[in-house]
Amino acid sequence: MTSGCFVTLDGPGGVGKSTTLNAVCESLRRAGTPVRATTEPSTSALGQFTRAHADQIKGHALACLVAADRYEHIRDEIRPQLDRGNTVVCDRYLASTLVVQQLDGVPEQFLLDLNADILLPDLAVILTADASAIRQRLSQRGAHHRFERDPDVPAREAALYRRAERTVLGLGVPVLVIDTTNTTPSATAERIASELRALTGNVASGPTDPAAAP
Ligand SMILES: Nc1ncnc2c1ncn2[C@@H]1O[C@H](COP(=O)(O)OP(=O)(O)O)[C@@H](O)[C@H]1O
Ligand SMILES: Cc1cn([C@H]2C[C@H](O)[C@@H](COP(=O)(O)OP(=O)(O)O)O2)c(=O)[nH]c1=O
Repeated sequence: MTSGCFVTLDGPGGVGKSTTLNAVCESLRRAGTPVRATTEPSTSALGQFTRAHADQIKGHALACLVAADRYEHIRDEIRPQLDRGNTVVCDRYLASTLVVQQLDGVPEQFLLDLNADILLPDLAVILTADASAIRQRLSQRGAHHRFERDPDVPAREAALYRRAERTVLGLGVPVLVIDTTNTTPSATAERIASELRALTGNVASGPTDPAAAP
């Protein structure tokens, strides 16, 4: 059985990652691709602890927690799903670490060292949007954590995502940056699905895993 494709979705808080992830999964399923949606921090005990305490635990300590959750997530969920032939789409991954943890004062090299043995994605998608669009989407949805409540974050976050794009590319990962300011989630999803088809040739006709049916 051919291994599935590993796709990650990153971008500023409120840009539309979760919404787009749902649209991507729908689009891939419609095309017959078995797909699993997942997220970081993960739904494991460690992931739930990380999410619950990310407002209180800061800097290097949060970076280590997020990385520990990632290694478990890869071992327990991502790799097994890929091995079953499922495409895995993950809401937040390495680029988020490079941005969020640097916002929190952790040097990039420390983050790269901490993540040196992770599974790299087949495609890393970074969603962007104009500052005003992000502000509007965030206020529509409501802030979820301290990084989304700090008014100084959006400008620094945007610059750090531009840097993360180069860093992830430097690791040999194909990076697709999509400006979502004037697009719908389904149009963004179609771009991602079509990039995946271009990368893999036949992602839409991968092996069928009944457990991954919608
Ligand atoms: N083009 C778009 N793409 C994705 N989300 C959008 C778009 N336009 C508006 N939104 C809205 O932005 C809000 C934030 O989306 P969400 O997926 O929760 O963001 P994130 O997961 O990046 O924090 C949601 O209310 C969503 O409906
Ligand atoms: C994936 C990831 C998350 N986090 C933190 C940021 C947030 O405090 C928390 C959850 O992020 P987020 O996905 O933005 O939450 P939500 O899905 O509720 O919008 O995890 C990191 O610090 N680094 C990371 O690499």
